[in-house]
Amino acid sequence: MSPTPAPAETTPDPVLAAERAHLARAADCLTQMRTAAVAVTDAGVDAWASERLGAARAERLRSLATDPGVPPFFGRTDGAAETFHIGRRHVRDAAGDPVVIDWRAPMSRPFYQASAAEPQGLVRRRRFGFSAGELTGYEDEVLAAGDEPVGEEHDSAFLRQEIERPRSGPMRDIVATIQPDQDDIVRAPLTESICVQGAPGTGKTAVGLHRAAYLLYTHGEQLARTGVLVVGPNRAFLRYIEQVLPALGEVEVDQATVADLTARVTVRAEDAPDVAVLKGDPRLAEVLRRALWGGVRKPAESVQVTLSGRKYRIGEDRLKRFVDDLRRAGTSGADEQQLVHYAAGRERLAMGLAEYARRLKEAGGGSPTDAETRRCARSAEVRAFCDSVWPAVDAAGLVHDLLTDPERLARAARGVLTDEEQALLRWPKAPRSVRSAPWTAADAVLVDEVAGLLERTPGYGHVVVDEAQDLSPMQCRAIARRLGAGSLTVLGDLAQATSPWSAPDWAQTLAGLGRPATTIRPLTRGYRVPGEVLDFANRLLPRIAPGLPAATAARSEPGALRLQPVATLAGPLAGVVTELAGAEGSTGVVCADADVAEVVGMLAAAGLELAALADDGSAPTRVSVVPATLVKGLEFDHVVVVEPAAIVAAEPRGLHRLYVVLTRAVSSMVVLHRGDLPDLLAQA
Ligand SMILES: Nc1ncnc2c1ncn2[C@@H]1O[C@H](COP(=O)(O)OP(=O)(O)OP(=O)(O)O)[C@@H](O)[C@H]1O
Repeated sequence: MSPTPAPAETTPDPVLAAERAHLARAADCLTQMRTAAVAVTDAGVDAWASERLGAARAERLRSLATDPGVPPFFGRTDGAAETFHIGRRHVRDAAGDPVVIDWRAPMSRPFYQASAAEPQGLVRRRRFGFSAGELTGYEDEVLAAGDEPVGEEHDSAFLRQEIERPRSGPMRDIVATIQPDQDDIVRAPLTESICVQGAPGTGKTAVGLHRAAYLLYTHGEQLARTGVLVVGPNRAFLRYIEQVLPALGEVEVDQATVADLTARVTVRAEDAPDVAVLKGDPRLAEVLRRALWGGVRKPAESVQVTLSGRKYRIGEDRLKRFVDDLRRAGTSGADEQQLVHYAAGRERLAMGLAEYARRLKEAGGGSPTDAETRRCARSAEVRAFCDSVWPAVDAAGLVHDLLTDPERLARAARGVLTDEEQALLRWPKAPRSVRSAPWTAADAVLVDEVAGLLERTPGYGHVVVDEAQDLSPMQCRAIARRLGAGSLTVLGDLAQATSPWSAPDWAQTLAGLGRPATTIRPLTRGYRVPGEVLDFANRLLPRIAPGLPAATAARSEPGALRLQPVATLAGPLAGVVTELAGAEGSTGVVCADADVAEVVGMLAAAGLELAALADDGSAPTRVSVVPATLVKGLEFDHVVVVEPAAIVAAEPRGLHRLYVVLTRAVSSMVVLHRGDLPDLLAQA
């Protein structure tokens, strides 16, 4: 199906003219809505209400902001009686009547789901083409018999244009072309946790972000209170996706890496792989739990406390009962919501003593006030007692002690970790202080685990976790703590699992995330990579993920794949990149991490303008040299893969890494190799 182009000015197409008039009207209405939002005064009844009103107004203004490149609508549905234009947000006229329907509203659903086989009440679906905000064409699909013949099912020309569009800059939304299987996931109910197992380029990231936008629209009030969090693998990735939700009018979503979430200590060191694996092991949660609660001691003598000038003695047995009851409430199986956290337990213990003294005083005819009782709980005697049996704990300090003191670690790890494992965990040299310790990313997760035992971590109403196949069990727990009673969208691909704790199925990750019963939904139609390139990458699947179905490509692009054996690298590499730098779109030169400097040097020597992509959130340039470990989740129009064998050799799950690298190209991929290709790729 080809879109109807804009006709010559001399023969105006009445359909196009009418749609352009509707577009102009929608733009006017949006301007009026913005003016009305500006006019709302910020005056509330008090300072707090004013601030909330101001924030709500600012939010509304931001969501109404018009980008001249983003037209108010992109599609239209014609039912037997009603016609709706579908856009990124709701637009109404001065009388309050709808001019454009938000893509997330229930009325918009048939736009994404209707087919000739199941027209869902539609007789026609219309998609619009735009160029720089100008409506330039439209494409009609007749879905139910009327005057026109019903069309055959095939991909929309606009979908094809959209997936072939040159990529430059950050990821864009896909609202105009969400496909039915993707739409099912986007619109799943808030209460349902979902795990999307999707092959490369099937739109997992896009679907997860659109689901967040859909849930915020549908459950705005609830989620405004609890919030939505998107967790991504690194800053380069977050930078790539950060514009999608604001473009959909959702500016209040937190986007973070696990490192951001657990940044309670300054990370300044890296673990050896075997140590990182051990620190990511869920048994560490038990070790930390024991280390913390093992610090609670049995009271060894009675205590004298003072309440409004009189002294009361509390016997040892009663003190033991107080401590035992509280410890049980903090450690034994109670549901997380009812669990008494360690720091709260300490406060309750102090209050328990004061309340007991109050009862003694009341029994003697006194009537102490609440303020006097609280003062008693804060008194030096009560504090000293708490310090001796229920000491205040600092999360980083506790992990520091475990990693430096073999006896302390042995006490907490007995029967859980072997002696060798305990030795592996210990810092070779005791650091001078907690602050200056050589903390690693995995240590930060351990510190966060302890912090979560000390105090309840506030939970979001919905969390989207991308590239979830790479999370360690301890990282999963860090995310689960931030989920509270909310639901999850887990996105990932087991074939792209490159971390040492990667599991062959989703069970471990979903259990770690606290939602073992999450439904797994597959996506297998790839929108990024041309068939010729995808088939090449899929040759690795039987070895790296034997159980997974291969992705199918939405399009074929003859000539998209070029395998180029070379004797020396510098000349051919510079030649290929020079040729691609002249083509439209972005180019990513991907190599083993250790080779980045050499590749940058070769290209710079040839006078090419480029930058190496780093994990600091810096934006990719038109030509980027990308370390293989950073390319996950990203895409480029043209990809040059340098020495696949070196990428494989660089790490234990190198073949999985190579699969990630081979599935990043939108238009073309050149593979340059001095040595042999890995055997599975070398087959004819
Ligand atoms: N329905 C769609 N319409 C247009 N483009 C789409 C659609 N679905 C996905 N895409 C595009 O395909 C590309 C891949 O999408 P995305 O990055 O979300 O895939 P992914 O499954 O997360 O990939 P990977 O696992 O390889 O990182 C993106 O450019 C995205 O915009």
